[in-house]
Amino acid sequence: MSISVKHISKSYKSVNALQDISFEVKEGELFGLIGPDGAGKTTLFRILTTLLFADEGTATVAGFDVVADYKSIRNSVGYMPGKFSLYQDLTVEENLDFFATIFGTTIEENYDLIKDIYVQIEPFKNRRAGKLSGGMKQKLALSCALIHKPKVLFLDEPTTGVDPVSRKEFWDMLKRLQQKGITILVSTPYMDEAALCDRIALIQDGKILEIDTPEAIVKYYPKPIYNVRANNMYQLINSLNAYEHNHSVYPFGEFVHYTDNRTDFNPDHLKAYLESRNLSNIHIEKTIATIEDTFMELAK
Ligand SMILES: Nc1ncnc2c1ncn2[C@@H]1O[C@H](COP(=O)(O)OP(=O)(O)OP(=O)(O)O)[C@@H](O)[C@H]1O
Repeated sequence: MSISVKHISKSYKSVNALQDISFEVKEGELFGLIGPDGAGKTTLFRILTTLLFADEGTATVAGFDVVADYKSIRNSVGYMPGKFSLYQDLTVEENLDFFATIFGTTIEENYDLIKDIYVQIEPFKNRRAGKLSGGMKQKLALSCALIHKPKVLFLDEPTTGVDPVSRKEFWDMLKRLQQKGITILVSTPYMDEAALCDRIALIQDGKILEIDTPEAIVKYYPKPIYNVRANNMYQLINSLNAYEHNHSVYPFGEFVHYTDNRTDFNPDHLKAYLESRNLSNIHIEKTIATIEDTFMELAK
């Protein structure tokens, strides 16, 4: 196992940030921690990268214990924190050089690993990090996290605040790094990115709701789910919420995702009800549950 977490708990005074968390990440796996703000993702990353002590439980990374072998872990892992980790007043090249130096290596020595990523920002190597765009900062931060050839890479919300094209490029890069044998633990609040991981843990309020492959996670969804659309979205949501048979109602893009608490649900009855509430252009069709649907259901 590349990462092994056993019964980890951590509180900040009255806040239980992590409650009895256990999971394992295999070598070479791309594992996602999926959860909203405040779920406890950053706290877990800080424990696994030896920056914070857990109150209870044990964890190993690359075979090293996070408390007893903290020095070995620091040499074996790369960490890209959610908050900007670069020195704003240093240039692109100076930042990279700095991180290489503190790990006792050079840019040249490990250039192969970062080449794909670094070539994209190399034209700006004399620009101060503080003056880079969000996507470029992210590429530089990733290059810095990789410069000492880590076995395990921790990425805390690497794509938050990054445009969709750069997000896609970033995930392509992660797949290439994975092919080079690096184990990756990545957190994200974006459910579409969850589908790109080998396995995911859904996490909320410091607890793991479920762990599985993205394909398997959606099978936990317990009910038939429907896309519902009408002429007035706001009124549609209010009407569905007022419907006595609803099990769940929430907006999903241009639709509302609806589930019913009856086993013999007939969409025609729902349509008639919505018409009685003065809605028109009503479409109701069965759809497939997504990771987001499953998360919402498990989080209930
Ligand atoms: N130093 C701290 N002191 C007190 N409470 C904290 C501290 N750090 C985190 N928390 C609380 O612990 C909980 C988990 O926070 P954490 O930052 O680990 O979550 P997260 O999933 O990374 O969310 P975010 O993306 O918002 O950082 C939250 O309720 C947060 O307010």
